[in-house]
Formats: sequence, C-alpha cells, structure tokens
Amino acid sequence: VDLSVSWLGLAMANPLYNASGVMCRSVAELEQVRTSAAGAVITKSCTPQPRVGNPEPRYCATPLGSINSMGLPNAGYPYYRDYARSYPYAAGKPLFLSLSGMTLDENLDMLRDLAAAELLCLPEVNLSCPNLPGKPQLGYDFQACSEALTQITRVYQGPFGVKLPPYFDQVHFAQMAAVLNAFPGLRFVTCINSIGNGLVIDVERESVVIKPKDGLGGLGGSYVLPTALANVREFYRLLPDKHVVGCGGINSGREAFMHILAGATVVQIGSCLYEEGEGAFARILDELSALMVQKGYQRLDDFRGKLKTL
Ligand SMILES: O=C(O)c1[nH]c(=O)[nH]c(=O)c1I
Repeated sequence: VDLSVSWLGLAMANPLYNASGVMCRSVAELEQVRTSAAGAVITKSCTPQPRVGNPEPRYCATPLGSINSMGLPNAGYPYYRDYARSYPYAAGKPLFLSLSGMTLDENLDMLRDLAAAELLCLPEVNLSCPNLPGKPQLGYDFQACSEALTQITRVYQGPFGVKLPPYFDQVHFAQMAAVLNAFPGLRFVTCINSIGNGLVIDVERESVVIKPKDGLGGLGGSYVLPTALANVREFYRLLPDKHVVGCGGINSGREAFMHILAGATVVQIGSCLYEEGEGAFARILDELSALMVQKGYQRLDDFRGKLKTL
C-alpha cells in the first residue's frame, strides 16, 4: 500500500509523526524521531527564552492515557531555530516548529525571526497550552484569536498552522472556524491539544499524581480519542481550504485510520510515543497498512474524509 502524503508542497513517505511536546525537547530526542519510521518531525513548543517548566512530578501515564502539566519546559526558540537551520530537509521528512509564546508579542518576535531566517520548516503556533498557571488557553477566546492571527499574518506571510484545544460545542466549532477561515495563509489546524485540567486520583495513596495545580493537568491518550475525532471531523467540514492534522488517542493503526477517515491529512502521536518509544511509529504504520490491505485500499486518499453517517 502507498502511505505517502503530499501537502503544503511537502512530500511525506507516511502520515505519522510526533505530537509537539513528546520526544522533541532536545536535539537528541528530535534526532530519535527523525531517524525513526516517522514521516515528519515537530519540535517542543518554545518561548523566546529557555524555561524549566513546572515542578515534578508533572507527567503520569495511566491505563487509559496520560495526564501532564509540564508547564512549557523548553530550550528556548534559538535552540530550535538553529536545529531547523541545520536540518536535512533533502532527506524528505518535513520539520515543523511549534511556537508558544507567553504573550502575543513573544509569538510575533519568534515569527519575525523565523520569516527572516527563510527556513524550510513550518510553524505550528500553539493556541492551547492548558498548563500555565494564570494563563487562559488562547484558543478559547475567539476575539483574542482573531486579533492574534491578524498580527501573526502581518509578520509571517508564509504557510503556517495552529494547534487547537478541543472544543465541545457546535457553536464554538462554527465560531472558531469563522475566525480561522479569515486567514488564507493559515494552511492547517492540529486537532487536538490535551483536554485541559483533568484530575487523576491514586486510590491507594489517596492523592493526586502530579504536583502542579494541585493535580490538574492535560489529558491525552485513549481518554481523548472521541473528542479528537469529533474536532477533526468538524473542522474538516468547516475549513474546506485547509488541512487538519489529527492528534489524540492514536495507539494503533485503527485509531490512525479513524483520524484519516474523519478527514485528517496527517496524524501525530503523543502519549503512545511517550510510553512506547520511537518503535511506535513502525508498529502503527504496519498496522495501518494491514488494515488498508484488509479493506482493499491502495492509498490514503481512497478513504480520507469518507466517514459515513447514518
Ligand atoms: O505543559 C506543557 O508544556 C503542555 N502540555 C500540553 O498538554 N499541551 C501543551 O500545549 C503544552 I505547552
């Protein structure tokens, strides 16, 4: 079967890569992804200066997924920009740069520099970090998103994307789509970021499992799959001129198939990659291929976006 994807002027051998935040904070980790079976690489969301992030424990895996309140620990924008400078684009795996400034000005400063650097990587602007105490998720403030995107498209004229939080209301889907459709330069949306502010409890210890925010953190893994699929399908319908990147709950070829059936052009793995390591890429791709063979599909376009309704 042919797992290749052609989008945004990029050619990918397969639709699978890491979700920002997982296996992507250091060059060593980024190289682990790049030299794995993954079809692309994305960096950890960054701020202009390095950040230590929240106190530990700040990540915990559970049978149904994960909870994290990392607090945007990262090596700082220059570190990732320099990686992007020396990145071997000719090897055929695109590089995405995730940006998550603490303020709009921080995002504009990073994007201005990125525009001037004329690199082949593509920005994914994070509108949805749920773990910065006192900071609301920009993605839930439609007016603020519209203003931010207006300024972003002024300083960055190239193709870019945004990482969205999950939405849970059809009016919100429509309102956010109306904001996003006003920006032709915005070429993709990544749905979804973790479901913010969940609470995991350890019965034996009668305690929360992560330190920040008295235990509140973003949920990932199987917990979020139906919500992720809903966000992919709704934005696939509402943003006809843009791509949707699927993220959330992909543990096997079956969930990757679901995301693509719902309309995703490419898909990212987070919790599963964190727990299993880079071998997850080859395993999931093999499972997706086997499923396609079973169903008689030759390529991803044979079923992408063709989820049936009743
Ligand atoms: O806590 C984090 O670093 C984090 N964690 C997430 O689950 N999503 C995000 O966008 C971020 I920036």
